Amino acid sequence: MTVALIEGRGLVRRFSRGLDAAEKLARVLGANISEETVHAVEGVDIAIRQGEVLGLVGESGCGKSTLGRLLAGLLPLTEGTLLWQGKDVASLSRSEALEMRLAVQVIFQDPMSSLNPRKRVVDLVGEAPRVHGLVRAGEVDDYVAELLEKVGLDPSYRKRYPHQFSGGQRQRIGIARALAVKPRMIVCDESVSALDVSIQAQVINLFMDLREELGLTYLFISHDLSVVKHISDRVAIMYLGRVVETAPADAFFAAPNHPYTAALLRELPSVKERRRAFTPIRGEIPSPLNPPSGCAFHPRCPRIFTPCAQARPALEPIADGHLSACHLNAAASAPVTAGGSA
Ligand SMILES: Nc1ncnc2c1ncn2[C@@H]1O[C@H](COP(=O)(O)OP(=O)(O)OP(=O)(O)O)[C@@H](O)[C@H]1O
Repeated sequence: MTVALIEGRGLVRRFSRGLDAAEKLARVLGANISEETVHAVEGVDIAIRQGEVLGLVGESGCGKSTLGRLLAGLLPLTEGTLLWQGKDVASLSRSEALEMRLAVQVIFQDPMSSLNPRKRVVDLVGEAPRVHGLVRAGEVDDYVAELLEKVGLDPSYRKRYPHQFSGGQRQRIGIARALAVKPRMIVCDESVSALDVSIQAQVINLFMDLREELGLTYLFISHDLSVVKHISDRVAIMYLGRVVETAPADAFFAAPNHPYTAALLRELPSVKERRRAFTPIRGEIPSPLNPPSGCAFHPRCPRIFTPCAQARPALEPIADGHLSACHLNAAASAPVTAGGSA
């Protein structure tokens, strides 16, 4: 079996939600209020092979970005183990850890928005490779020009400032910036969500061309299944901090298993079904401050039955490479007893 490029075992990330001013005052006045824990990622196992595109999908707040940041080493783990090419990241030497940090780059929704608006593109893109010795100071200008060309921008744009670009162009500069440190994997965190549909398609095509050319691996995070549908080799669905289903993309779209996945897919508009009524998933997303007992999806699940509120279903294989965390699978495979079906 080939070793995954990156693997997380039992990943957990919790945040403590501090008290707001009113709550602090209430506590001073004697109210029994303590800081609460946000269960952002709770026991996720995930492995991504070299060259693979894994689409990670789920509703807002389910923990996708937190998981992406954990994998990129941008956030420390609360619990669990992260392996880079089979080696525990906690045991990497300083230079290996830096190598990994550069090898896994994250591209956010608008990567340029957090950058110094007074710096020109040549500095924004060229700084990291120069600092890390990937390119000599005298070669930065040519290096950035080449990168801009690679991402479909005119090399002369390197003299410009961030505010002089459109959303799609800014995203391309963000991609050039990530590529500048020669990554092996890119975490795309809602990287195309803010773009118009036609620009989205162009940027997705660029990601896929770069995958071919550079052998890149992607974790493609999106709240929108239609975005990941055409580019993912495999899809993982998150719900309230956990992966509830993962499968090769073909199997996933042909035969989704988890009721949450089925509900997400029903929301997917398709050309044929444009006239069909929109069916949002019923109910509110529960708070990660206080996740429901048992299966976290049970309060919204149309197929709820006895065990769902009591026991958390494990993520179990249901077909080759296809795993799902739903009690219905165990019920369906339970032996039929003399008294009727189990
Ligand atoms: N630094 C933090 N401090 C406290 N809570 C946090 C922090 N970062 C994330 N969270 C909380 O963790 C949960 C998961 O957030 P996360 O951003 O990972 O979800 P997401 O699926 O990426 O959502 P979105 O698509 O809206 O970004 C949310 O409840 C969020 O408010």
